[in-house]
Amino acid sequence: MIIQRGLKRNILTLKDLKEEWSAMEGKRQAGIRAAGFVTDGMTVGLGTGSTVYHTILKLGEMAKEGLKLRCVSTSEATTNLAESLNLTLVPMSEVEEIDITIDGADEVDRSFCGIKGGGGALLYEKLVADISRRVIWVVDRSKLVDRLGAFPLPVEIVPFSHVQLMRKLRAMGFSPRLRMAGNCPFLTDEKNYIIDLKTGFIDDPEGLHRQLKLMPGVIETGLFIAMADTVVVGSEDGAEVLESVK
Ligand SMILES: O=C(CO)[C@H](O)[C@H](O)COP(=O)(O)O
Repeated sequence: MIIQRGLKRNILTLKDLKEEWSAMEGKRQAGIRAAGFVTDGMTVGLGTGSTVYHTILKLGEMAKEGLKLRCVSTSEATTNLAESLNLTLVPMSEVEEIDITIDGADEVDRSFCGIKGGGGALLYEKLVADISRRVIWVVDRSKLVDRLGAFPLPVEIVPFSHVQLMRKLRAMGFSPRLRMAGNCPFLTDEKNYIIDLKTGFIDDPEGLHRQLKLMPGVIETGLFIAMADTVVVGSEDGAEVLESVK
């Protein structure tokens, strides 16, 4: 079977198919396992993406069976999913603290630093994680890395100055790409733009985060440092729970 996959690499091999299936099953295993950390009466932060999707489905089932939850959503997509499952959603403005937030990640290193924002929800995800007593990331094995940086780093920016920011980031050697949705720039739920940066391996995630945040027009970066307490890693064989040694 030949499936077109873009210009650079346009033939899907059997190995690719197996890897994709394995990642999908890993996401499912991790997502479902993480729902087991949620107990009755909790306020739960719901992340965004195809892995936490499985957690949300599971929470929907648990709520149907009687589990009482208040959920805070990190994106419009997650809100739609949660509503379709009759999960109780509360606005961020009504929440002081969240008991547990479950979210996906694009890359996670050994010290639980991560890159997030592949789905474009990094700003709300970071704000929700920031007020969470426990943050759990759900990932398949392919997301675990020795060093962050193979995944392009998403940076949320003010649309007004995107041309100037692109120029500056290009001069800094990051090969920036304005994220597109068809012919238009991709808009976040806050109606901002995202620029994806090729950083190469990141030796100092905190330093890079600070450097970017100091640039006028940068709202948030996809570098999540010391935020995750637990990482649930899924594979075809099940899910493993890794705890941070903070
Ligand atoms: O940060 C995110 C969205 O902004 C996602 O959590 C991240 O992209 C992982 O997504 P997926 O679980 O679909 O691989």
